[in-house]
Amino acid sequence: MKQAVHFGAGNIGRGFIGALFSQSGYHVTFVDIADQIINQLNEEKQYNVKLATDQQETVMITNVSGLNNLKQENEVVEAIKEATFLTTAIGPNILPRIAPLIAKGLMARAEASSDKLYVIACENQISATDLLKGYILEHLDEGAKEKVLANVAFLNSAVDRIVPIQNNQGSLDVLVEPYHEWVVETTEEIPHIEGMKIVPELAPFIERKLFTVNTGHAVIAYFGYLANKETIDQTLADEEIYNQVKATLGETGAYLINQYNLDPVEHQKYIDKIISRFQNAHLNDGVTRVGRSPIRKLGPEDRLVRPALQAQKAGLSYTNLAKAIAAALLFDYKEDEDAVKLQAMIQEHGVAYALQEVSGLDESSELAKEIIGHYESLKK
Ligand SMILES: NC(=O)c1ccc[n+]([C@@H]2O[C@H](COP(=O)([O-])OP(=O)(O)OC[C@H]3O[C@@H](n4cnc5c(N)ncnc54)[C@H](O)[C@@H]3O)[C@@H](O)[C@H]2O)c1
Ligand SMILES: O=P(O)(O)OC[C@@H](O)[C@@H](O)[C@H](O)[C@H](O)CO
Repeated sequence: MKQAVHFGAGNIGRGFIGALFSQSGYHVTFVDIADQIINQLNEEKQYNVKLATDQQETVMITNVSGLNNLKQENEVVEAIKEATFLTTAIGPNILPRIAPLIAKGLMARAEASSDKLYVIACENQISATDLLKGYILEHLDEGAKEKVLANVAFLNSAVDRIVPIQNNQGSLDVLVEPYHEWVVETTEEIPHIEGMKIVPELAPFIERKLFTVNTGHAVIAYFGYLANKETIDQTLADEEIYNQVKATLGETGAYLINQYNLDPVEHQKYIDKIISRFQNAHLNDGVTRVGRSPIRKLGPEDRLVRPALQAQKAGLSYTNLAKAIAAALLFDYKEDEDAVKLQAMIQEHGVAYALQEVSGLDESSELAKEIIGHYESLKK
């Protein structure tokens, strides 16, 4: 049986990427540090993906097992030796931590076989696979790099499916939205995986996804949090926030249409579709999940700052994006490590310092001034 190794047996791992491999006839070895999930995968060898619809259709996912990367290094290396695909959905900040073990696996594989391996990071981050490749190569000497690179293709991708935090302690089943899109960049022929779309140039796809789905999501999460809302769909029912989301997606939309020559009518349809996905009450998706890791989300290449800077560069409006960045700076959720760190930074050094440190924005820039203005009014 064909083999896939997937790092991160969490929501998107089990609910999307691992499920597609299984449905394409692969055995999926999930690699994670969560013992409970790993043990359960090995005992039950299957789980259900449930669609968040009135009917709650269910798909059974079989041919799955698990390994703990902290406790079963050798087994992970063996699994990588046998795999055709190696994917991750683990969070961009975790990629450097799994890179040494992947490097070991790739080295052992290069010694044992010349079969091709496809490595794809499925994270909400532009060029996540390139980043992972960089981290992996740091752990290989020159000779090893050459051997490994001869038979490994590193492919960037964009992954879209809303998978909330699961409310079913003790079960491997995953509730997911019906919509999904997985776009992988390559000009090579690669083995067919159900639901994987191949494109020669990823930039328009990942930017369109990140600056529509994830920008819109972030706006809802940060304004929803400030308005004491629990979930994304509840927040969108608030007319003022709904209008704020539409206005912000109007700004990212103008940038995307301009940058990638998109058809404005088609792009508006894409925005409307995404807003309807956010309104899915079956998902019960919390504003604190969607707003998680605000330092990452406020990064210069991420869903808020990058489109604002790009819109500014193109002479387009970015005032609603600036407002959303201000709202993100006020996300003081105590259970989020990043949020706690960001609030401590703002408390100690001020918001201008945090914008420089986290988003790379100079205090004297027009964007920083506008964000600080919105921050002061939202704080009141
Ligand atoms: N959930 C979604 O709607 C969604 C959609 C598209 C993309 N994504 C992206 O997918 C990635 C994962 O998101 P998620 O929602 O599935 O998160 P998650 O928290 O549900 O899953 C992450 C998994 O990684 C594991 N993990 C953490 N540190 C690890 C380590 N050092 N070694 C091995 N495993 C480790 C965790 O135990 C967890 O099972 C993120 O980059 C996210 O942006 C998520
Ligand atoms: O996963 P994050 O933290 O980058 O972003 C939170 C959500 O916006 C995200 O998980 C979406 O649900 C997902 O990207 C939809 O495809």
